[in-house]
Amino acid sequence: MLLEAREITKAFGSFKAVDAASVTLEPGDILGLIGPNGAGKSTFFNCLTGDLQTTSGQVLFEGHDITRATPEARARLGLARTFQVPQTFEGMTVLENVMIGAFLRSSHRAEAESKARAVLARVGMERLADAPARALGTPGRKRLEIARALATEPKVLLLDEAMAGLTLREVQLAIDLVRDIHRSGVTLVIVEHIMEVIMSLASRVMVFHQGREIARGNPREVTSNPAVIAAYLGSRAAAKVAAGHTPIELMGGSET
Ligand SMILES: Nc1ncnc2c1ncn2[C@@H]1O[C@H](COP(=O)(O)OP(=O)(O)OP(=O)(O)O)[C@@H](O)[C@H]1O
Repeated sequence: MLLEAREITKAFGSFKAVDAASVTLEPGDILGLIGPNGAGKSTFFNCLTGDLQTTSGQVLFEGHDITRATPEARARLGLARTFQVPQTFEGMTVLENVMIGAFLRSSHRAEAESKARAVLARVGMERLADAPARALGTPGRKRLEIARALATEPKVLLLDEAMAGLTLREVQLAIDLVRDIHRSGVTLVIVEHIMEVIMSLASRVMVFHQGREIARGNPREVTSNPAVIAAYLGSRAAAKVAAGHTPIELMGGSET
């Protein structure tokens, strides 16, 4: 097992944003975390990455307890993440941004640069290497964020809404990129609102509602689960499903 969360609870004051959530991640998985706004996905995700300290529960990576480990220590073990709002270093070039990731494993500048260039080629951004990062639009920044994470040579990559704000065509290109990353041997956890992304990528899905896990299974199973439909859309949606609309349509995606 690569990553395991055991009974994670995260409270803000007396409010439990995540309440006793557990999950296991096996090598080769693409785990999707879904749920309506405010369900606790990002909080759970941030407990896995170390950006938030858990109130209780344990996080294990390859059997080691990393519950109190910093995000940097987790990255060194092979756990990388992207941020929903790209953390771009505006004053640097695209290449230099990716080198920040590469420096995790390489102390020599030339080596970090050559790794960063290889990653840029892999994500199709080699021609932008010397462009200032501030010149990139949303798709470029999202891709740069993935490139910087890849440069740390992760075993597990956690993507936080990596496709938000992209056009349909850009989403398709990003899905292709994630497939390619997965084929190269990286295990993935994705938080994503765009249902098409979950339907086309996730091998397993965990559904949150009000801080708790309400369903898990493959994408088809969870999106036809009445509890999931009700959590997303309220009970009126159940009537629409009964009237012939597909659950995925109602959750904001089209059938694939
Ligand atoms: N730092 C914080 N302090 C207090 N409450 C918080 C904090 N962070 C999150 N919350 C609350 O915890 C709950 C879960 O938030 P979280 O961001 O994890 O949900 P989410 O499922 O990721 O939602 P979204 O899809 O809108 O990003 C929400 O009610 C949110 O307001």
